Amino acid sequence: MQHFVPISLNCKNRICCVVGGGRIAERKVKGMMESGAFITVISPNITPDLQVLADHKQLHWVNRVYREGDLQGAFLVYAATNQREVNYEVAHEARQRGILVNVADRSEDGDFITPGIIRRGRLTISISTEGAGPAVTADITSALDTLFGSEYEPYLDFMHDMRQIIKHKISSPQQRTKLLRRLASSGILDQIRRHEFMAWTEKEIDLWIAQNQEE
Ligand SMILES: C[C@@]1(CC(=O)O)c2cc3[nH]c(cc4nc(cc5[nH]c(cc(n2)[C@H]1CCC(=O)O)[C@@](C)(CC(=O)O)[C@@H]5CCC(=O)O)C(CC(=O)O)=C4CCC(=O)O)c(CCC(=O)O)c3CC(=O)O
Ligand SMILES: NC(=O)C1=CN([C@@H]2O[C@H](COP(=O)(O)OP(=O)(O)OC[C@H]3O[C@@H](n4cnc5c(N)ncnc54)[C@H](O)[C@@H]3O)[C@@H](O)[C@H]2O)C=CC1
Repeated sequence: MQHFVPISLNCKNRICCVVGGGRIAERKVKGMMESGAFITVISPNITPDLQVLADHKQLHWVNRVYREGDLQGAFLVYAATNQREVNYEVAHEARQRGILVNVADRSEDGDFITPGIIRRGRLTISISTEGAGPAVTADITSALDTLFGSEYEPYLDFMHDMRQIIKHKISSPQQRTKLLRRLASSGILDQIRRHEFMAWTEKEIDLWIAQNQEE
């Protein structure tokens, strides 16, 4: 069995096109919302939510049907119209230009697929069945959505800050690994859940490092 390559794409300042303006196009656009991409939607009509985003200049709406040549300069494209032939033409142009393409109605014609996704601040959980069962992906996504609560956002902010400090203060990679593993299993997450967690002062951080380094 061949697998898909698990990646997360940096689309900052890249042109990302969506051809089509329906429910599926809207879902793909929303997935790109905080990526820093320049989003272009090509479609003679768009959903009310996409209209709001266009009004707020969060995306550029090309108000007409797709024409060959529209993909020039794009980094990636979603072929998300309800017309089989149009999605085919978009995929064809993308292939010729070396642009990554997602095909909404025939995933096997495209280069990448969209996973189910859960975000909690710095945490991203991505779920994929490699197209075998998008409905299963949706079910698993909603199960994990309840399992991983909002506490992960402050938890990972704390972990991030501590990691920077530990990297700065501790020169031995072995010591750093030991400290960071210990920190991850030290019950901070539970404290946050119980609303008992108080941000550590610099003194407390130094004390924790000293205590956990010795052993
Ligand atoms: C391959 C992939 C390509 C891609 O879209 O990138 C793809 C393809 C197709 N989906 C279809 C149908 C459905 N898709 C959903 C839902 C989602 N589909 C998503 C991703 C993907 N869908 C990629 C694979 C992901 C994986 O790895 O599993 C999610 C996860 C993310 C997102 O879309 O943002 C999102 C859940 C979001 C959430 O709720 O968390 C539902 C369920 C529902 O709507 O309730 C149905 C109906 C049930 C069914 O058909 O199974 C069809 C048939 C269309 C037709 O019949 O015409 C195709 C075309 C084909 O099979 O080729
Ligand atoms: N990948 C996925 O997760 C799923 C994909 N699909 C497939 O996605 C496709 C789109 O579905 P919906 O968004 O629900 O359809 P929709 O009917 O809501 O929207 C279709 C959009 O395509 C636009 N369009 C049609 N011809 C066009 C052209 N020549 N140029 C530019 N835009 C054009 C229409 O104006 C409309 O905005 C369908 O083929 C459907 O089978 C459906 C369910 C899930």
